[in-house]
Amino acid sequence: MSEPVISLRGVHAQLGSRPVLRGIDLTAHRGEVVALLGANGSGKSTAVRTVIGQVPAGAGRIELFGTPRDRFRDWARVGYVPQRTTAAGGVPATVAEVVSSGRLARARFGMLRRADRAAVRRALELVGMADRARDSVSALSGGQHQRVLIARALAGEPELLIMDEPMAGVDLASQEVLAATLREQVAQGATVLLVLHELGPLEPLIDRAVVLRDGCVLHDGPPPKAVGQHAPPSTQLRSCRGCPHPGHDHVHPHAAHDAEPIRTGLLS
Ligand SMILES: Nc1ncnc2c1ncn2[C@@H]1O[C@H](COP(=O)(O)OP(=O)(O)OP(=O)(O)O)[C@@H](O)[C@H]1O
Repeated sequence: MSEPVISLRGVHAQLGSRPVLRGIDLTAHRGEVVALLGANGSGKSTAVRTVIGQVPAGAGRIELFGTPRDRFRDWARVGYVPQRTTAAGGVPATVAEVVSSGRLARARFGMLRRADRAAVRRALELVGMADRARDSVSALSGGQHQRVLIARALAGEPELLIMDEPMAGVDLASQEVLAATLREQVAQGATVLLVLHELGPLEPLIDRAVVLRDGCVLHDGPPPKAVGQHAPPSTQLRSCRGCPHPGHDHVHPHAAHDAEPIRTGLLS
């Protein structure tokens, strides 16, 4: 198999004095769609923020496209959609301006050329916001903000797309647009890491789910199909590196992709 696009091995991170990630392994191969699942506070956002360097890793190894993350400079290959914020962060800006900012890493000397402007237009079309390009982002609904943030990430034509809860607070129509957008990216070979609370309309796209609990990987394998049930008795149990809580059901099926889905009840 080709070199992983994302590789985390035994990664620890803390926020303030709080240990949040306790030795997680996470891999995404080229063209794979990996969902990062888990309850509130389990460390999902911290994990993706560690991948992109917003949170320093205290220990462990992180590689992006085969390069140690602290030596990785090719950020134009990565598109990141942060957890729900407003698109402008209070700054008056148009939809097109916000989306164009996602192209700057590819633009020479910060100047958008014709190809860059075309990429911005394509990104706006993909998320169904081309007709709002000149509008102020302050006039958008929550779902429309989210579409703009996704278009901003897509404008850079990333090979790796990392999205933190892209469906949170998004209306059904926008969810469907986002699912179609993602399908298109995946069809073009993009690798996607998604933080999700529920698989929802993205379920058919997801190749693998990594479930976190208390900063540990509890499951890495087929996406859980249902909630409220325990893993089957045949599931292989393995203690979690760096997270030795005897009371936790540390289930590490590491099952083959074609194995029976694990019913974990871990998504809430
Ligand atoms: N700045 C911070 N300082 C200290 N602790 C923090 C900080 N930010 C988050 N935490 C804590 O780190 C833990 C993991 O937070 P994180 O946002 O990664 O979880 P999450 O799984 O993404 O949760 P959610 O689903 O609610 O977004 C939580 O217990 C949270 O309270």
